[in-house]
Amino acid sequence: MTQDPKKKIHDRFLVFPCTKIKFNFLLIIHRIFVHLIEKGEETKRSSSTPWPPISNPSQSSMLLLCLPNAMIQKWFKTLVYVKLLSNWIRLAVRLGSSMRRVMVSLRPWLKRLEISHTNSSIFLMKKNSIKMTPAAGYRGYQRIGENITKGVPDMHEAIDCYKELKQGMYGALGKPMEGCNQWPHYPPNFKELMEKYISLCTEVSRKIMRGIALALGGSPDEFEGERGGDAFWVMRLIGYPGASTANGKCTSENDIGCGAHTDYGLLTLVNQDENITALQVRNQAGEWISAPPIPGTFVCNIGDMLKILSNGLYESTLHRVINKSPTYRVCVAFFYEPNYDAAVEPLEVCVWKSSGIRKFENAVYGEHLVSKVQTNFVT
Ligand SMILES: O=C(O)CCC(=O)C(=O)O
Ligand SMILES: [Fe+2]
Repeated sequence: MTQDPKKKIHDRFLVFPCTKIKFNFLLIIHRIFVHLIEKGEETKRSSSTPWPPISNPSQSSMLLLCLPNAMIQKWFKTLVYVKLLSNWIRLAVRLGSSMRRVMVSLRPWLKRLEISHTNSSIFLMKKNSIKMTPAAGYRGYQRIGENITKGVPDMHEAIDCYKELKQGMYGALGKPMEGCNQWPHYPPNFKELMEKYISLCTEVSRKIMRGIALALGGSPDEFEGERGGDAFWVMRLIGYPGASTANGKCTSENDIGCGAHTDYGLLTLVNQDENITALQVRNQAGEWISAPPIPGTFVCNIGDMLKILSNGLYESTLHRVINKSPTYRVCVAFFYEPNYDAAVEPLEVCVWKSSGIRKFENAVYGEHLVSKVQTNFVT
């Protein structure tokens, strides 16, 4: 197993070390794009796929995400444009100052939910009052070891929330996931803060998906309408106990905080504790590499549904968590998903790019989610 944070990170893993120099470099590339689009490419544009205005990035951070796909197809191989896209994503997220403010104000609150192993009773009691059960639509608190990945208990505790589904909204398909979110009663404004955070994450994710749609060669609305116009979401507040030590040596080094898996939907925004490197992703060479936290940024994972939609042009990111630090680690993972009842199939443009070979069968997102959720927990 290799764990070198400085190692070049593969295209399956969308995060970048971002120095000021790289930043400027990207802005220059961006300007070149704008120039070239305005000069030559305009004539190639089909009226059904208008380019968003990208000439005034200061107006909205997200405008930078709208990469002109024709240019990218021409000059960059997949690897390069995914990397570029990731930089735009990170730039956009950096500039989302209201997002950042919520992220920063969230941390101390989340820390207070931590179970101190020596003094667990009060927090444990509070958390158990919002216990996750199938009857609650799998929403609520789960103890350490209750979440299972491929048959092995994960060394984390979590509060899971899902977009609320109205009763009967999706018939039998929606039934297992119906229920109301169970928010901790303490701190008092936790629910409001989290709902604000969810709405910002939804907004950012939708914009990133527009950029991805363009990068894949489709229209920016590819992930709207019946595919994602009423996007489902999942949010997990996760706590990983620190590794215990004996005689100065780590004794729980091999405890897996979260076993190797891919996420289920389109895109995940992973908001990790700033000082602990525990998340690992597997690159195409089959090596596990660390995804260290970069303050003020998310790690973005590609999910199973985006793999299908892109006909495999994008791989879903295999990742896992091992917290070797002695400190409790907090992570807030926001999962941006297709519509709950979306019939997901490879986009035509992606099949076309794969020499007409359709690599995946249709999947109904809700069915995929329910099958995963129902095998994920000890009930
Ligand atoms: O804790 C992390 O960094 C990632 C969590 C994760 O992969 C998940 O909840 O799906
Ligand atoms: Fe994950």
